[in-house]
Amino acid sequence: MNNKNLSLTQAELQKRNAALALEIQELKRDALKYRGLIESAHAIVWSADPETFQLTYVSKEAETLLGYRLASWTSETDFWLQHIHPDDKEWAVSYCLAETRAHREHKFEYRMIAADGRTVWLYDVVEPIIENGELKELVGVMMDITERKEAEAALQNRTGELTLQNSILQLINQKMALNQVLDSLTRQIEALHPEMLCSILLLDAHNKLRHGAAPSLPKAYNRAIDGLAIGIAAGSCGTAAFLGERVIVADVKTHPYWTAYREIARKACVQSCWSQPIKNSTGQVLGSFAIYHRQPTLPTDTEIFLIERYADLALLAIEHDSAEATIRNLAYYDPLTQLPNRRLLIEQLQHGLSISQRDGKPLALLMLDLDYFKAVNDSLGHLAGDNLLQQVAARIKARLRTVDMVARLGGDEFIVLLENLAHEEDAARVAESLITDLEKPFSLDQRNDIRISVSIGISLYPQHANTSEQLLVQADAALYQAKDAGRGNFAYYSEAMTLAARERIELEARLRKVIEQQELRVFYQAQVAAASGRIVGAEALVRWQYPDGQLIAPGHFIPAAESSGQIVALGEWVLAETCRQGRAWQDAGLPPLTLAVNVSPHQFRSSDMNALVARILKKTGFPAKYLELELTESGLMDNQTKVMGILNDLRAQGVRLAIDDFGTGYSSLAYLKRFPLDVLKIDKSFIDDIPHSQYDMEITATIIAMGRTLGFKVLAEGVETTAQLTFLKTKGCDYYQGYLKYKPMPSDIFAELLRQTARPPR
Ligand SMILES: Nc1nc2c(ncn2[C@@H]2O[C@@H]3COP(=O)(O)O[C@H]4[C@@H](O)[C@H](n5cnc6c(=O)[nH]c(N)nc65)O[C@@H]4COP(=O)(O)O[C@H]3[C@H]2O)c(=O)[nH]1
Repeated sequence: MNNKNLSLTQAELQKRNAALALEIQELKRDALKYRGLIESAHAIVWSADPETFQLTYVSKEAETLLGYRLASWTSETDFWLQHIHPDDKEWAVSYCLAETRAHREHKFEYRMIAADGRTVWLYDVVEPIIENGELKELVGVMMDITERKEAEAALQNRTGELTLQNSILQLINQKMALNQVLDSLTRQIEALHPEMLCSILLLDAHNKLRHGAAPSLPKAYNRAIDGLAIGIAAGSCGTAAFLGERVIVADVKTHPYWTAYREIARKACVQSCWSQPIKNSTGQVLGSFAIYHRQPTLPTDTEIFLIERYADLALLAIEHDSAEATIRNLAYYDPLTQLPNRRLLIEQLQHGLSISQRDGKPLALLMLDLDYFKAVNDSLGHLAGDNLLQQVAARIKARLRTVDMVARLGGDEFIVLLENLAHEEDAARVAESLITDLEKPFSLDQRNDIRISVSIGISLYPQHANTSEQLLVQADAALYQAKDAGRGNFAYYSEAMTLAARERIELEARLRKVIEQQELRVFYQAQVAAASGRIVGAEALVRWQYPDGQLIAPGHFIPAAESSGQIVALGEWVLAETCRQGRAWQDAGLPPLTLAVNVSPHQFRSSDMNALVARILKKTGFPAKYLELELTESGLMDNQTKVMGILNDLRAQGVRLAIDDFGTGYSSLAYLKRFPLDVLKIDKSFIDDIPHSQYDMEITATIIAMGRTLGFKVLAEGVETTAQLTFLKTKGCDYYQGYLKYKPMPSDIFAELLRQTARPPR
């Protein structure tokens, strides 16, 4: 290159430098302009290291938006990472990393925690700066979108609230049970607001709060609150229901309303409770709606608004339910007595008939008609008449079991439905006691001597009718028969049954006095050793001696004593009398012998046999080893573990135990082996047809062989012929009892027999 060219180039250079200087000046002006723009924008402009995300620059808006000093953003290590909301951190970082590595521009929304603890939603647009294919820097802009996000959430909540409201209204419309509606309401609220635990309590007629729904509170807490009496300082709900005003307790640990409930709240891990009374349009409190939190918390205005709305929804469900109940009540109950009406009776009767059919147990319909009711109505007026009907209803109800139903058909006509009867004559027993109860005076209009009586007609399923209509017709017909027989009476639809029931009731009434009137006797039937023919014991058999001297066999009164429960007293008397007699015979020098006493299953179950026997033995001085208790198979089969305990206790006293009527019941070798028995008594029915029935002979021989193998003595009952005795002897039977040798006899005659045949005991 020559000099000319060089100087040209220099001139050119100078020119270019001047132009460059101008350009730089221009650029500086631009930079200042842009920086001004950046700094004044309502967004955070930033740049950062693409590997570490360490910020290298942030615009001034950062300080305004999040409250941290501007310098902290760039000087503190990992500032951005440190201040992302913990729930967003993981996904935000990995998303940003992946996009950056792919050299892609990306945009995302996440939350940062501001210096004052607020949550700030940001929209971040990130641009990777690439030079020569290499990632140099990240630049971006963050915009505050908190307001938009809150508006979105509110919209979402409003939609949720509307859905909730609709679903509850639907459940109410579908006549869903109240507890299910309330349960659904609380669960849906909790789904919308996961931080809340809801509870609904219902106020009962005694001003106590009852559990309604609280699916997320611990069961123990709900149990402790159930039945809470309302009042001041009865927790938030008890107080709110008492005052009829909302009660907000931000911290149950310190609030005076919670002093008595702090411990249960602590155990349930709840710390705040806001409670809104559920009130109807007249201001009556029906319950409370409460929101619990696990931390001490005060409600926002929105939350207060929500609590009121939710309490209103609960109110709607409760009122709807009680309206339904009123309708049900009007349709099925008699408004005067609150007893079921004809409609409910027929429904229940039909249901009862199907159960009776299935279980094979009789069902009885009692139709009651008050005698002289019209006279009371006419003379004392309708109000007094109504009052009388209410008292009659209460007396009938008080007499019945809870499973029985009493209905009012109208006027002075009532129906009692007895299901699942053990015996058909039980209906007469109930009728008789209703007649007695209703004959007692009533007080009306300050007069306490109003007397009426009642007549009762009884029809039975399946004996008299198969359908509810027929049963009602037959009970009505029976009622007329009862009235014909004189008021204050009952009658079955069939006359024979009425007679039998009346006899039975009369018998029971007389039985009640039999002990006190000293009409019981004990007869003794000798028990004989088969091989030697010696008397070794006697069975005590009760007799009822009427005042005219007539003797009644136990078969005529033991069943009535059993079903009326009097067997317990009767059995106790026989046991005491037998032991007294046994001791007296021993004192008189007669040879001691075993006395066997029958124990009915009912007596065995309902009295403390062991204590009773001990008491009687002690009182009479009769040695235990001479007492034998005869138990029936059925008595032993019930509740075998308990029976085993009783038998062992009796055995421990030294008493002997026999199983009566062996072979007639459900005998099982397993229990025979386990029970501590001494004697097997073969039932008379097996002996009767010996030697004609091969089958009975085989059974008898088998029982004898089995008894001996198991180590029991075997006694045959009802031996009437020598052929029977011969057979028993050849088979090795130990003892027998029967008319062949001795019938049951009064004690004095039996004592005489003993004197004559005096021999040592077995
Ligand atoms: N035809 C005939 N009969 C014979 C013969 N040998 C004995 N008998 C009768 O058979 C019954 C035997 O008593 P059981 O099986 O315990 O049967 C007894 C027992 O189950 C019950 N019983 C009697 N006394 C009492 C008692 O004090 N308490 C309880 N719970 N039940 C008793 O009444 C049932 C009947 O007692 P009884 O009428 O005294 O009838 C007695 C007795 O008189 C015979 O060779 N031929």
